[in-house]
Amino acid sequence: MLDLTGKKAIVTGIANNRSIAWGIAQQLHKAGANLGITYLPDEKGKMEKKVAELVEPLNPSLFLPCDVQNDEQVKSTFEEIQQKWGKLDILIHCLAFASKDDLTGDFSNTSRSGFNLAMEVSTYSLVQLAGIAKPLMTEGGSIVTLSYLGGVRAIPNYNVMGVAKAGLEACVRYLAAEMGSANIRVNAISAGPIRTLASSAVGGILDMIHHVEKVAPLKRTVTQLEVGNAAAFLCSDLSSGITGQVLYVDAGYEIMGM
Ligand SMILES: NC(=O)c1ccc[n+]([C@@H]2O[C@H](COP(=O)([O-])OP(=O)(O)OC[C@H]3O[C@@H](n4cnc5c(N)ncnc54)[C@H](O)[C@@H]3O)[C@@H](O)[C@H]2O)c1
Repeated sequence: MLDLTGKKAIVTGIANNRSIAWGIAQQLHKAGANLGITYLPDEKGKMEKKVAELVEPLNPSLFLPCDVQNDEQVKSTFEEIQQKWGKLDILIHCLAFASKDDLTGDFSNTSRSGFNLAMEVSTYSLVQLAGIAKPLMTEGGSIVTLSYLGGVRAIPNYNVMGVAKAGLEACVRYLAAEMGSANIRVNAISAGPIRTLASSAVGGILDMIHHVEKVAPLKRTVTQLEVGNAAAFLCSDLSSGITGQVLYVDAGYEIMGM
């Protein structure tokens, strides 16, 4: 049985009720996990308020700011996790960012700064958060990140984010190889396209979704909760033999040739 009772889980990347991280948080909560939620703070505190209201029904025991571009903040957030919880079992890395200009048109137009920004926020942040979470995972643990097919295939407009996801999937393998001896498993879910704040920045996202609805074996796209179910599985003992993998949760689209 899938049971996360007593597990302490940090979920990053909730921006609103469309966020994939929101689907994951709900399913981890349903499976009994004790949640800590992090959010990306803004100057006016709007995001903090919005995310706090959304997650309230899940009763998180920690609610902390975590901008992965701010090393000091990441450090103090994980110090607080250490102080309040003493250990960590689950880390959900569910965040990415690239400039909208770099998610449309010719890939060869990507600027150095745009390339670096996408890699820093979307790829390096997994290494950063896994590294700081590792000493807290004293009883083993599970780290799950979110990828997309654009990391292994050339998908129109996905451009620099495809390169970031290719890097992310490689990071999953290197982190899994390093952390396995501490019984920390690291896996990625490659989700099919879902309408969210982040995906709305990708040129032609609605066409991508309609294409998947036509071509995928299940003739539909997936929901945030379906991704959440897969994440709960990857965080549970039911997946104890699985690490370093990319699990496709995409209604089967990835297997199709045409
Ligand atoms: N929506 C899709 O079609 C799809 C498909 C496959 C994979 N993914 C991946 O799923 C993950 C979640 O995206 P989503 O689609 O749910 O969109 P979303 O906009 O709801 O979530 C993206 C999150 O990243 C956070 N973020 C951005 N910059 C940050 C920073 N500097 N520090 C901390 N957090 C930061 C945002 O606050 C937001 O919560 C991303 O990695 C995305 O690439 C999305």
